[in-house]
Amino acid sequence: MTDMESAALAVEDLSLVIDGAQILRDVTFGVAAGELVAVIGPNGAGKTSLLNVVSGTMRPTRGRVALHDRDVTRASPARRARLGLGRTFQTSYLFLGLTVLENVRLATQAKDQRFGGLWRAPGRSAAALAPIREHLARVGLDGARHTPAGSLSHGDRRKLELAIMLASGSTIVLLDEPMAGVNNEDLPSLMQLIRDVQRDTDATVVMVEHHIDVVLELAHRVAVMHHGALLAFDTPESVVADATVRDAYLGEPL
Ligand SMILES: Nc1ncnc2c1ncn2[C@@H]1O[C@H](COP(=O)(O)OP(=O)(O)OP(=O)(O)O)[C@@H](O)[C@H]1O
Repeated sequence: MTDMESAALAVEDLSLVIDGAQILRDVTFGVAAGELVAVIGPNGAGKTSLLNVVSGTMRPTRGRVALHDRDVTRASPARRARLGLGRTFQTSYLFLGLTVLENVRLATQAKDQRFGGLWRAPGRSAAALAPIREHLARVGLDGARHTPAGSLSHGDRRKLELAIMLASGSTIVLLDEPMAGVNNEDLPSLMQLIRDVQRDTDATVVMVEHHIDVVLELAHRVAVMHHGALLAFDTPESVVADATVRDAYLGEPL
């Protein structure tokens, strides 16, 4: 178990109650720097709500969120982003009418502003574009840089979102169902890409994912949510062998 004080991301006794409904109950875990943790659980288990509380779009009723032992429970999403927290959503947030390159350029511009740079028109010189093209090459999309994001396949949109994460300088990354809507044939390459990017950048990743085979393949540890509570937090092998976890999925094989 990660020492909470040395965790890149820690949540402690996190509870969320909305209109009397207990959405999260006493969730506690720590994610080490450079670790990839997958969050799984049946529909409505509280996975997205957990990401909302961690990213700051929802305030917990009780408990604490810390990034590198800095308490951010009351911090705005923007402040968390300045501390290196990035997030993707279940539904893509790309600008579909803009090209692949422009989508990443906007993200780097937003980062410059976050870090206090004066507003300026985003550079179009080769030098300004070089780091952006590097991020695009990293995810295999440099050749498609002039393609409108709306013309990309779901798999390539997810890759573009990863490039945006890289360009935004996020070191702690929350991915909400990165494989959602992706064709079966594109799954392996996207999975490989997430693994490579995570390894190469040593990013800390928390990923909500329904594809159990992806989870078992990629995750260092798996957090299992059920009715808002954390049922298990362990290696993929231990989680699969856990009878309580299997029961939570109503006997369906994991
Ligand atoms: N803003 C809200 N107001 C009221 N109830 C909410 C709100 N947000 C989430 N819920 C409820 O909290 C529960 C958990 O929802 P959440 O979306 O976090 O689950 P999930 O595990 O991500 O589900 P899925 O796998 O279907 O995406 C659900 O019962 C949902 O209806």
